[in-house]
Amino acid sequence: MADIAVVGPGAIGSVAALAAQQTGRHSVTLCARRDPGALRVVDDLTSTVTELEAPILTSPDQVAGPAEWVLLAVKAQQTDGAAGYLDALCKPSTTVVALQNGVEHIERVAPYANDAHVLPAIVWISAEPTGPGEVTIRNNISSMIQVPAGPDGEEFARLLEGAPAVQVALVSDFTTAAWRKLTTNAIAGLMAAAGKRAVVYQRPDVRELALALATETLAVARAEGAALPESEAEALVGIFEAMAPDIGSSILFDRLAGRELEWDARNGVVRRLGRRHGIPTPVSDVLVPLLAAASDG
Ligand SMILES: NC(=O)C1=CN([C@@H]2O[C@H](COP(=O)(O)OP(=O)(O)OC[C@H]3O[C@@H](n4cnc5c(N)ncnc54)[C@H](OP(=O)(O)O)[C@@H]3O)[C@@H](O)[C@H]2O)C=CC1
Ligand SMILES: CC(C)(CO)C(=O)C(=O)O
Repeated sequence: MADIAVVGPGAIGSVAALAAQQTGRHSVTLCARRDPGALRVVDDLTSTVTELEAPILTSPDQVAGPAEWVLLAVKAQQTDGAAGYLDALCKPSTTVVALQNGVEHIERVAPYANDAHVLPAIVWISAEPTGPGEVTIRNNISSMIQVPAGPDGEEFARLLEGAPAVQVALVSDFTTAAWRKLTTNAIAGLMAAAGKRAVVYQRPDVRELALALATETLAVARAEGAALPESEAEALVGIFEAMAPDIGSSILFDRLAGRELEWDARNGVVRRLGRRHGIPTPVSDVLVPLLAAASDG
């Protein structure tokens, strides 16, 4: 039995809370910034609907004390907004699992975590907000969370062991795994730019653009120490080409809803780190300002 606080019970936070609930072993609290009322998770394969049973807090003032586990699932750019919750929930023995896209989890989260352990996580879950208080798991990928092999990762795997909603996998080369996922997220930035779901990758011109974007992202990845050959670009673009045309991405959902975009953690980072290494990133040089401008509201 562990105390788990889920900070940011949106798409991924709800699936993480569902997994914790499914184990039947833990005490779960949801930490939101507004009261979403009841929350439920729908599985699009089985049409199973599960209500989340955990209590929902709406302010850090309501936190009773530090938690053993914090599952942080706010968007990257919302991390500083969650500082109050992190301060109330974290002490040095807490583990904060950063369930966020990007490759900068520790730099982003550690400043708010009161010396807690920060476990970066790569989230391979396709979860879409499908109505007030409702999140649907799209089973176009099998739901997996990758964490670095080591004691914290092993404990996290034990925490969610047996939960059908999520499988936790330990990876020995986390840098490579994180950049592989980041490359898919960079490609998904094209959905947000076009305002269209995966159908957009059926266009030959967008496919070509996606390939160029993946290729420059992988060049930056290699400079950052990832073992990702240029040939991986075809395979990663292929994931999007093979998707059902109605599959989206979290950055597209925000774009369609007129919300701020997670552009810096997913696309801006390619341009920023490319510049640091002297690697040209011509596609990102155009895409990033457009996403940033769309994010301005
Ligand atoms: N959705 C997906 O399929 C995937 C997402 N990811 C990554 O997971 C992370 C989370 O994304 P996702 O779940 O889609 O995002 P959502 O926008 O669905 O969820 C974020 C949640 O955090 C809440 N929130 C924001 N600020 C605060 C705060 N200060 N205190 C408490 N709660 C707060 C939001 O509240 P409000 O409702 O008020 O905005 C929302 O409920 C991102 O890094 C994303 O890239 C990774 C893989 C797949
Ligand atoms: C589901 C996936 C992999 C698509 O890019 C994702 O990470 C997201 O939506 O943020």
